[in-house]
Amino acid sequence: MTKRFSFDLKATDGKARTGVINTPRGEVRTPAFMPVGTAATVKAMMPESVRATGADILLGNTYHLMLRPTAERIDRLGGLHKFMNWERPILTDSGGFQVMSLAGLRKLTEKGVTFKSHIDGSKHELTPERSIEIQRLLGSDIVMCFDECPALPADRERIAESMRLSMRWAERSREAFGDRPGHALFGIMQGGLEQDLREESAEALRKIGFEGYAVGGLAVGEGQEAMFGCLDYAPDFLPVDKPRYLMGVGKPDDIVGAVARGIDMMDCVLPSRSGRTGQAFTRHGVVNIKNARHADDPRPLDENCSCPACSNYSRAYLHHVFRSNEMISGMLLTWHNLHYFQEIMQGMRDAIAAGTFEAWQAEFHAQRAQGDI
Ligand SMILES: Nc1cc(N)c2c(=O)[nH][nH]c(=O)c2c1
Repeated sequence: MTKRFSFDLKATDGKARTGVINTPRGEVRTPAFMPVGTAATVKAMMPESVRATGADILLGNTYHLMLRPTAERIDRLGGLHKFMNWERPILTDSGGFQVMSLAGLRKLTEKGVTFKSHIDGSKHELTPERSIEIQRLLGSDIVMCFDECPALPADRERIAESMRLSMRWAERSREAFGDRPGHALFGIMQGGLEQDLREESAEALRKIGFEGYAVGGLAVGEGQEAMFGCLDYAPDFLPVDKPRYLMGVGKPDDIVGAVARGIDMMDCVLPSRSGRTGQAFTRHGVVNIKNARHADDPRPLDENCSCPACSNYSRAYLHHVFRSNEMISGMLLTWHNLHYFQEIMQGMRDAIAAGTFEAWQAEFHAQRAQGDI
């Protein structure tokens, strides 16, 4: 097992890439999808079940963990990997994005952000230095710079101002991170949908130098067309030999389109959150299992899926346990969704390696009916 952090680019097909991120806690096959383990758990899943879906790496949320049970307590208990019984790689976000979307009474200054906890109203401060310290205490393998993601819609001046603040915070994050062999710090590109600001941000990050680079500021309500429009150029501004991480994405077709444009890593709550609400993603489209028409359906969600939900249960059963609000409902559908997302990633990795990504994409889209099935 390597003691270093490195990225091996194995093959490309058009702009799509496949490779391996090597970390002391194991390899991450790319393109990779990261299930979100918000409060030290991927909701409704045991860690070994998450691994069984094919996940190589999880995402932990700094904002939630700093508030409860606190990074210091997790550190005292041996770090996040031991705490949540997941010994493979963990990427943690910086907390900045969730402060802006979840916390109350936020005050943003050059230093950082002060806010009130959404849990108990207690006052807190996040700065680049504090965010990096929290992520270190958690034992994160891939640490994210503390950044600011402007709420959309925003005018160009606001986007430029916010991006430049994030670049100053990226320098402070790099300084605070120090020298931690085997661990990585990723910079986050900002700049909204402005190509020149995106290029300016990428240049600023490259000058600082990071082990990986994220594309932030997307999946914030701009819509798929605008997101893809930005991804048609933004990844090209980033170093070719480092992992590229698109934050907060997305639906299956978002993920495929992002990989086709040169993205290597993604995370999203969608498969787990939707699983708990009865929305199943399948190769033929979305199944809303609570719909009455599934009440007598003996078929599996997806006859081609090998997950426990599709191997052992009918749509009728899944419909019943959701309608009865049974705990197994969210467990089974979360497992299915995460399994399906990982199946998409494995399909893309194989297709890119074989040089057949274009045909794979055509098949992926051809299989998908419109709407609920
Ligand atoms: N969609 C997004 C999800 C995220 N978790 C983030 C983030 O953590 N930082 N910066 C971002 O721009 C961002 C965008």
